[in-house]
Amino acid sequence: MNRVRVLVFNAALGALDYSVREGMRVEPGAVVEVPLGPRRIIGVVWEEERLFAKGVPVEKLRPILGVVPVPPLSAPLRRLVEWVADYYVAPMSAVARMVLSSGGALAGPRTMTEYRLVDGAKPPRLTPQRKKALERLDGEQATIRELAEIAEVSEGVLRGMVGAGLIEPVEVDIDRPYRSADPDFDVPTLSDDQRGASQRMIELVREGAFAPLLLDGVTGSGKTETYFEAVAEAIRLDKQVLVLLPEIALTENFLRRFEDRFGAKPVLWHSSRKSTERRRAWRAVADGGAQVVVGARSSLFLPFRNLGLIVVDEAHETSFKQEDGVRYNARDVAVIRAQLEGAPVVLASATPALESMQLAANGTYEKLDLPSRFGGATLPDIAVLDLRETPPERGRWIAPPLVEKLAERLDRGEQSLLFLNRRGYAPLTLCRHCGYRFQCPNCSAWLVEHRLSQRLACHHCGHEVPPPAACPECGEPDCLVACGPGVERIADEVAELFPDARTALVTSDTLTSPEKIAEFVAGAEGGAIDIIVGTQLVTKGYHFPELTLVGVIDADLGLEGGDLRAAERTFQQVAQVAGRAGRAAKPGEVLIQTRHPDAPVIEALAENDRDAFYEAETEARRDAGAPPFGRWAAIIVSSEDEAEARDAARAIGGIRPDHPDIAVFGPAPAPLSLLRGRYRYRFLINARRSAKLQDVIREWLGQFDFASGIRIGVDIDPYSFV
Ligand SMILES: Nc1ncnc2c1ncn2[C@@H]1O[C@H](COP(=O)(O)OP(=O)(O)OP(=O)(O)O)[C@@H](O)[C@H]1O
Ligand SMILES: [Zn+2]
Repeated sequence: MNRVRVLVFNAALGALDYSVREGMRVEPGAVVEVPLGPRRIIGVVWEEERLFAKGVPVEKLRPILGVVPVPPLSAPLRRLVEWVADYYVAPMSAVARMVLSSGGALAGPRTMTEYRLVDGAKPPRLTPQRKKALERLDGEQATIRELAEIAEVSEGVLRGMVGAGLIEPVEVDIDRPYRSADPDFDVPTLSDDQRGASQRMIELVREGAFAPLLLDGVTGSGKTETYFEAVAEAIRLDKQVLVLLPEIALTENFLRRFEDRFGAKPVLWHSSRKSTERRRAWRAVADGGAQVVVGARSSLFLPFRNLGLIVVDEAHETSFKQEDGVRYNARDVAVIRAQLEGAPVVLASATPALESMQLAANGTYEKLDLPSRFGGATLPDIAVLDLRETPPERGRWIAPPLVEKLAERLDRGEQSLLFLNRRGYAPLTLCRHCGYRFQCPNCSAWLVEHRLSQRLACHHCGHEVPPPAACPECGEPDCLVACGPGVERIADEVAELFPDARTALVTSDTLTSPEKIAEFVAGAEGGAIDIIVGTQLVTKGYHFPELTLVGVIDADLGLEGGDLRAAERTFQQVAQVAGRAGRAAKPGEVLIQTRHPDAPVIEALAENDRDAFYEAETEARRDAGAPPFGRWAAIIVSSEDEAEARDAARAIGGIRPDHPDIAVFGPAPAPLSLLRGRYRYRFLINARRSAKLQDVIREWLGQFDFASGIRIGVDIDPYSFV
C-alpha cells in the first residue's frame, strides 16, 4: 500500500494522508474523493514534501475512495495555489477551493434536462404568476431552479406549467464543444504604433516565456485591437489565452468586438453564470478545448492546460482586488500565474496604477506605448469649472456654464455624458422636522434613497426599506428631505432643464442584465440617446462616436475619504471618463466641476499633464513609505458582539511584533465600525519591502485561539481602508 497526501477542503484540517489501493494510480494534482468520518469529501493529491501533515502510520490510513475523472491540476497551478496562500496569508484549502469552483464540473451525467417555453402555446386563462413567467422566460432555456430565479416565481409554478404543456423539457449535451475562433477572420490594418506594440507581443507569445508588459495607451488608442493580434498568434500556436476584465458589465461589449475579429465568441467565465455553463467552461479549459477565456478575477484560478498569454484589461481598476474570502489582487496574481506558466502577461491601461508605472520605470516590466488616438482623433480639451465662482442654482448641481454646453450639444445633435460616482437619488435622507437621519441597522452607514425603485437602501449590506410615510423618530408625516445628489437626482435635473432630450441613466441599478447593457450600447452608438447620466460604469471601455461633451459633476468626491490612493483614483476616474469624449471625427470637450481647482490632481487633469501627476504622487508615496516603496497590510478583527471584538483586538495588540522594519498601528475601530452586523476593529501595518511581513503576521496571529464568533481577516496590500 502507498501513502498519498491530500489537501482536503477544510481549513482546519489542511492536509491528511490516505492510502492507495493496489492498482489505483494517483498522481499529484489528481482530484480525489476521500472518507472523512462518515462523509465523503473532495481533495487534491499534493506532493508529500511540499505540504505538512500529521504522521499517521501507513497501516492506520483509510484508503482513497476514487479519482474524479477530470485532468489533474497542473504543477504550475499547484504552485499558484501555494503562492497565493503564502502571500495573502490564507488557508491553502480556501485557495484550492477557488480552483475547483465549479462543483458541477467534477461529476454527474454528460447530458441534462433544461426547460423552455413551448413555442406558440396560447393558454386561454392564466394566473398572474404564470403570466409573469411567460413574459420573463421568452428566449430562456435553463433548469427549473434557474428559470424560477429569472422569472421570480416559485419552482412549483413552473412545474405546474410543465404539466400544463406550457413549458417543455429539452435534453442537452452539457459538454458540447465551443466554436473555434479563427485568428484570421477579420484582421484590421494597424497604425504604425499599434503594429510596433503588437509585433513585440507576438514575438513574446512565440518565445513562450514569462514576460510582463505594460501596454500604456491613451484612451481611444486601440489597445484592444493591438492585443488582439497577440491573442490571434496564441490561437495559431494552439495555446490558450485568458483575458481578465474588471467588470461583468464590460463583457458584452468585449464579446461583440471579439466575435467581429475572430468570428466566434470567447468562453465567458464569471461567478453568476449558470452552473451548467460553468461546468462546460471549466472542463473545456481543462482539456484545452477553450481557446480564449474572458472573465472576472476568479477566472485566474481556472485549470488551463496550455496557457500562452494573459491580458489584464483596464489593469488599473480597483475591482481586481477581491475584498472578501481570500483577499487577493487579480492583477498581481495574473503576473505570478504568467510567471509560473512561462507566458507573457499584458497589463493594458490608459491610466496605469502607480505601482505598475514604477515597475516599468525600474525595468521589471517592459513598457509598450500607444501615445495617440486611433484614426486621427485627438484627445479632448479639458477645462475646470470652479463651483465657488459659478455655483449652480439653489437645489441644483449642474453649474450654468455646463448647462450651456449641454444645450449647445443638443442643438448640434451631439451626445453628452454627465458623470457622478454615486448611485441612487440622494446619499443622505433626513427628517425636516427633527433632523433624524436614516441609518442602516446593520452598518455604520446612511441609507441611500433610490427613488426609481422607491426604497432606502444600504450600499454595504443590501438592507432596504420602503421610504416611510412618517418620521420614525418624531412621527411627522411627509417629512423626508434628500441631502446631496446621486445620479438619479442629476437625471431629474436634466429632465427639468431639457424636457425633450432623450436621456439614459446608467448605473448598476439600471443595467441589470446583458440585454439591458446591449440595449443601452446600441442606443448610445446609434444616436438614440442625447444625454447619458452615469456612475463609474460608463467611464471605461465604451466608444460612442457622437459623444463630444463630458461633464464631471463633482471631481472632489473621491478626494474626501483621503485614503492612500484617493488622488490616484480621482485622476484615473476623471481621465477615463474624459477619455469617452471626441473619440471619432468630432473633437471632444470636458468640464470638471470642483471646489478645489488648485488641488494638484485637478491641475494635472486640466493641463493634461499625466507625467507631472505621476511624478508628484510617486514622491509622496516614497516619503510616506507607502506602496510601491513600502508595504501595507491590514488586520480586521470582527464579531457580532462589540465587547468580544474589542477584547480580541486588544489581546492581539497586546503582543504586537517588535521588529525594526515593521510598524503596527491600532487597534482602532474601523471607519465602518459596524458592517453587516459585525463590529470591526483594525490594525494597519507598514513595513519596509525587505521585511518578511507575511511570516511576521502568521507567527503573531498563530499564537491565538479565539472563540468561533471572532473572525480575523488579513488583507495584504489593501485597497480599502474602511
Ligand atoms: N487598427 C484599427 N482598425 C480599425 N479600428 C480601430 C483600430 N484601432 C482602433 N480602432 C477602433 O478605435 C476605437 C478605439 O479603440 P479601443 O476602444 O480599443 O481603444 P482603447 O485604447 O481600448 O481605449 P480606452 O482605454 O479608452 O477604452 C474602437 O472603436 C476601435 O474599434
Ligand atoms: Zn447595511
